[in-house]
Amino acid sequence: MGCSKWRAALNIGHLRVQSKLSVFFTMIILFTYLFYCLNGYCDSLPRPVYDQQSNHQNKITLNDGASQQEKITHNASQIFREQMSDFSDGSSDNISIANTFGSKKFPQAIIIGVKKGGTRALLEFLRIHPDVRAVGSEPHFFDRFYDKGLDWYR
Ligand SMILES: Nc1ncnc2c1ncn2[C@@H]1O[C@H](COP(=O)(O)OS(=O)(=O)O)[C@@H](OP(=O)(O)O)[C@H]1O
Repeated sequence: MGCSKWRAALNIGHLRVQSKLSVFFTMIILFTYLFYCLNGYCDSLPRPVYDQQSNHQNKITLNDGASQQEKITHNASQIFREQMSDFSDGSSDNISIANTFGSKKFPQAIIIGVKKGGTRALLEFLRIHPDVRAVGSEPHFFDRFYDKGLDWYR
């Protein structure tokens, strides 16, 4: 009887020491992380790419179902025809519009997919690359906002 009481007391003491140790180590990790962040070592956010000479990559995801496919294909080919003609006559700089924080260009790549087709995952993987600049939310130009025109799209 006495022996089991001692054993229980030892177990409880052991658990208390363990929980104190885990709190201690968690605090050490947190303080180390804060220290490094305050010193600027945690600069893991993707750097903004506003360099007009670099290859910006934009993205549109079209995923409102197969019924929109014809319209989407038609509109996408129209955009690309326009863009390719801009490139072919050597005046691709003309498609840039200066504004207060950089230049706006047509996308060089478009992700098209049905709903739940995994387009978001593909975008996020592409976005990891430092030379890829992608829009934050899906613009839905071809299926929802086509009437707003190319200036809006750009
Ligand atoms: N590689 C791979 N393999 C299998 N499944 C995958 C993959 N990548 C994304 N997914 C699944 O795709 C679903 C999200 O697709 P979308 O990004 O197109 O969604 S959305 O329509 O834009 O909301 C979403 O499914 P649910 O989790 O059922 O919503 C993801 O889990």
